[in-house]
Amino acid sequence: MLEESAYAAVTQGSGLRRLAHVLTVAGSDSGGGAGIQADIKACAAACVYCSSVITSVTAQNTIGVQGVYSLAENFVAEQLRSVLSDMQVDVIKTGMLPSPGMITVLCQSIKEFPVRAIVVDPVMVSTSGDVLSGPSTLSGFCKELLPLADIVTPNLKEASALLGGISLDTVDDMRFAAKSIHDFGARNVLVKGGDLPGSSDAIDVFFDGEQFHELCGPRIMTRNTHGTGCTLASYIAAELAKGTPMLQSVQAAKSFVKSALLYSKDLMIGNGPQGPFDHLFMLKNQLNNYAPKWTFNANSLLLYAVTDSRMNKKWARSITEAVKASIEGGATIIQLREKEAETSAFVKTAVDCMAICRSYNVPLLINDRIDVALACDADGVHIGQSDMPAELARKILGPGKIIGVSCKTPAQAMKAWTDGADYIGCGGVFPTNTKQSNPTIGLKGLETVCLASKLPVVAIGGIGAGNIQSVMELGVQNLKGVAVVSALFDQESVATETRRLKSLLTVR
Ligand SMILES: Nc1ncnc2c1ncn2[C@@H]1O[C@H](COP(=O)(O)OP(=O)(O)O)[C@@H](O)[C@H]1O
Ligand SMILES: Cc1ncc(COP(=O)(O)O)c(N)n1
Ligand SMILES: [Mg+2]
Repeated sequence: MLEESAYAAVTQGSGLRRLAHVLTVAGSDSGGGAGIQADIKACAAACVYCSSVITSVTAQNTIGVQGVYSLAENFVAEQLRSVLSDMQVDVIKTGMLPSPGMITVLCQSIKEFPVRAIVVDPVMVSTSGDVLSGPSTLSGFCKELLPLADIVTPNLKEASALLGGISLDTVDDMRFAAKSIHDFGARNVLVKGGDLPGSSDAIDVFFDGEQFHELCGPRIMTRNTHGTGCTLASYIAAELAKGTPMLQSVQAAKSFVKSALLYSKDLMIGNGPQGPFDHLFMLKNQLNNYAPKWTFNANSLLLYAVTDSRMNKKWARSITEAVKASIEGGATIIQLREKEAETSAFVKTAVDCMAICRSYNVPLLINDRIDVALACDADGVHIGQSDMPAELARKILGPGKIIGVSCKTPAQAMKAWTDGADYIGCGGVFPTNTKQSNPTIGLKGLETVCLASKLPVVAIGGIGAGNIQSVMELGVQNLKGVAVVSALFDQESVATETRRLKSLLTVR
């Protein structure tokens, strides 16, 4: 063994590297869906090292909790000392803490070995309704642990218990709870709404002491939600350990849980009502393992250029020339729409356009063809109602790609949201030569869909210099831009026309 000082020198001089490190202090779930097991998998999915101090061992499966065997407090203290005295822990995440003494032991260790952040998931009752940490721990949570917490993540039942049993039935109630729990001393509070009655979305309320943020995602219809709370808190801890700011960490965690649930929707592990989900779905999506893009920037929809090979042929320019000119004129996203091209030619064009778009940092989407998008590693796809269903496209492409769906009606917009799309294209707004048999929905129809859509919207269909402002003047908050074909590409100078439209969009 090297002596301590020699070891320090080796680590400094040899280029050895360290991994961001989360310590989870939680209970074991024999079924592997929640607790320590979920925490380790969530950290692994976030590429963060996870050490574990076990507080309690549960006999648990998809039916419920059959037994709980809590460890002696002094042995929990010994585990804490082993890890914290030796390893450089960035963030401590807590789960099941079955007794007041366990909370005291933990708080003492935190004071003795300070870390960068503390994430407290105040686990009290399992999703199956079994008690994991009784009312005797409430005072310890409120008085000892929450004042040390950088964030606390109660679900509705836990928030209610922390506040003396008040009823929490609405998002307004959740805001009230977040504010009240903040008063116990936690720096940030996330009240999770996975169990909010009658809500078609999964809405969480985040409060940082000054501002509220409602984090809203589609509610995935699945039995496999066992361990969502543990996973969310661990993923937040992992992001914090990597140095991600608090709100962004929470958003990344929420997005991760949504993707994991979507992927695991139809998994069947165990026969009970509460199934686990697959944290490591990314491994099955090898192609998308690199540089996952968890959040799509809706502002890139502002001036959305859709190519058309017939028009480019007519004006004797290649698709790559047209794409380059439109980007130089100010297009903010490109969609390659090659309805007639042979696959080999389409792939070649797509690869060339990808190189151009990457060099300008403008996203490139492929119309309809998931295979071509994969082949050229495009940023995503745009699909119509009769193309590959968005839910399947998401399964194939993984969480890192952008998916847009054409929608004419509020029902289609709602389906796009639950299927995991990132934006919708809405139209045709005005009549157009590009799609002659396509019925138009007018500005009124566009407004109706925007108001019903939870996703950002880009308007399409017959939009050009003469009417672009009437579209944006609708002033609906989620209408983020316009998609144009002829107004850019059926023109002598693509760059000039793009610049003209861009100036009309930005002078508002
Ligand atoms: N069916 C679902 N679809 C999408 N997100 C969900 C679903 N159920 C829970 N979530 C999300 O998972 C996280 C954990 O929430 P929740 O299930 O309320 O906590 P807990 O597991 O502690 O009861 C939250 O971000 C919540 O919005
Ligand atoms: C050991 C242990 N810890 C925590 C939970 C909470 O599970 P959920 O994340 O579904 O609320 C659990 N069921 N078992
Ligand atoms: Mg849950």
